[in-house]
Order: sequence, then C-alpha cells, then structure tokens
Amino acid sequence: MISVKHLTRTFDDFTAVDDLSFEIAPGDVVGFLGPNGAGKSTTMKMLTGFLSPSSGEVKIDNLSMQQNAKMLQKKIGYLPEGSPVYGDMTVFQFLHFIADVRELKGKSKKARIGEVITQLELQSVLNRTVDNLSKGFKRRVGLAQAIIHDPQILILDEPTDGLDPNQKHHVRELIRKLSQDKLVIISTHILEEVTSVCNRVMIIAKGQLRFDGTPTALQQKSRYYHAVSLTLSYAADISGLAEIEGVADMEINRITGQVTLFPEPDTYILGPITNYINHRKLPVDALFVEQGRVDEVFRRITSEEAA
Ligand SMILES: Nc1ncnc2c1ncn2[C@@H]1O[C@H](COP(=O)(O)OP(=O)(O)OP(=O)(O)O)[C@@H](O)[C@H]1O
Repeated sequence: MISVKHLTRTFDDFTAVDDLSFEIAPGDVVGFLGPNGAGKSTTMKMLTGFLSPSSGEVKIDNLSMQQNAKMLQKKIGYLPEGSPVYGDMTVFQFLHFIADVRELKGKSKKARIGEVITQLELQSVLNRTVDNLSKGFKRRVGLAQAIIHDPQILILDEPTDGLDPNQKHHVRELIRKLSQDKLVIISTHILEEVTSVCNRVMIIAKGQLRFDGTPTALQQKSRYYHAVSLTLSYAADISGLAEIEGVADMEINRITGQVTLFPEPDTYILGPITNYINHRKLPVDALFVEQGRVDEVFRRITSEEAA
C-alpha cells in the first residue's frame, strides 16, 4: 500500500508537484497521465525514494520512504524515463549486475535472469552493449531490470515509449500479467494504454491532481459518452434527427461526413434514433453508440485552471 500526503516538490521558486494526496492499494493498476511537464516523473522519483519531497510524505506499507528508503526500495521495481545507465555493459552483463544489486544469488539469480530474458525477448541482443541498442530494446532492458527481483510494486515511467506497435502490445500484455499480483503505476501519454491496461486513472496538470477514478468514469465525463454517431451512404435530409426526443444537439463532421447526436443528460437515445431511421428509411450504413472520447476529456481537464 502506498500512501501519499500533501506531497510537494519545488525547484527554486517553481512548484513541479503541488500538494498531492492519494492512496494506492494492491490490485490497483494506475495510469498516471498528464501533459509534458505536469510533474509525473518528479512524482515517480519521490514515490521511489530517488528524490526527496520539499514537503509532505510518501509511505509504503506504513513506513516513511524518507527514513526507510533502502529497505522500501527492495519492494519496488522502477523504470525511470530514458535509457538504462551503465550503457557500456552488454545486456547480459547489465542483467547480472542488476541481479547482484538486487542480491539475487545462485540458482534463483540464474533463473530470474533467464525469465526476464524470455519475458522481454532479449535473446538476440544479449552480447550487444546497451548504448548500441535501438530505443525499443533499451526500453525492454530497462523493464527487465525493473522486474528482475519480482517486486510487489512496479513504477514504470512511460514503459512503451519508443516501442513499435507489436512491442507496445507485448509490453502491455506483460504489464497486465504482472499486475495480477502487484501494485502497478505507469505514466503514459498514450490514452489507449490507460483504457487497455489500467483500472484506475490519475490525471495531473501543473503538479496538481485533477482526476482520480476508473477509466469508465473518465469516459463518462466526455460529452461523447452515449452519443450516437452514424454515416449515410448518400446525402439525405437529416434535419429531423436533431428534433428526436432526448437529443440535445447534433454535429456533422465536415471531413468524414459523420453525424453525431448528443443525448440530454442521463438519456439513452439509441432506440428513438433507430426507430426514426427505419421509419424515414434513411440510407444509414454505419451507426454506433460512442463510449466517450478520453482525449477530449484529457484536453479539457488538463487545460482547466485549478479550482
Ligand atoms: N531537477 C530539476 N530542476 C528544475 N526543474 C525541474 C527538475 N526536474 C523537473 N523539473 C521541472 O518540473 C516540471 C515537471 O517535470 P516532470 O519531468 O516531472 O514532468 P513530466 O510530467 O514527467 O513531463 P514529461 O511528460 O514531459 O516527461 C517541468 O517543468 C520540469 O522542467
């Protein structure tokens, strides 16, 4: 269990992290979102004990990070932003080195190194120096070092940054698997990552917590939540769609021609719309209920001034 109270970090007179308070329990897979410079990495560095707060505190399992950093860091796997250090080592040497730092010995050391090599598909680059790897492989080596000691808590700063779509998919699958028995926090810019891997979303902007809830609750904040979008196979009079009971507004995308109908609050408009379309024999060739667009909510939440 991670408990954060009034966590604040300033650099000179600039406040990078501003009075954050939250708790994260085992089973939580948290997507930590925010625009560039929002304070995500600074928060993660404080959660992992690599940066001290200016004020406030981080506790893990009821122990203060500041007083117990060495002991608590054993429970944490941390993937910092950027590339692994010690870039002149080969991948194999680097994994051995990290296993030693994590005090793995003998058979279990050999087994864990073998497991992370398989999990992150590093077989083909074991004898290459870390500095000479592609960005995607560097990220995978970073992930391997984060999980090698099988920690209870995983804190991953943009784990899929620089990976191609197949690797992204693979790493998300891995995170999903790891999250079954770990507490996981990942920072990301990729909104689909949050809906595909996380069961909790925290959005920060200007160092402040702006949203904390489930991905579904985030989608529900979208004006597109439960809107109905449709396309027509040829032009027809659609002015009556906006008059259907329960429809609050209609929008037409000038580029795609897609028509979107927005419901009144707490109204489900699919039934009346399909009835209308059938009755008028409108040439509709696609129709679906929107689940909410998280990019729109993200933009709104992060551009609002703090309350
Ligand atoms: N050591 C430092 N000295 C001065 N300013 C810093 C330092 N570290 C971070 N900052 C500033 O604090 C703010 C938050 O930075 P941080 O790296 O935490 O943001 P982030 O949300 O991780 O951004 P990104 O998505 O771009 O990685 C930024 O304005 C950054 O310039």
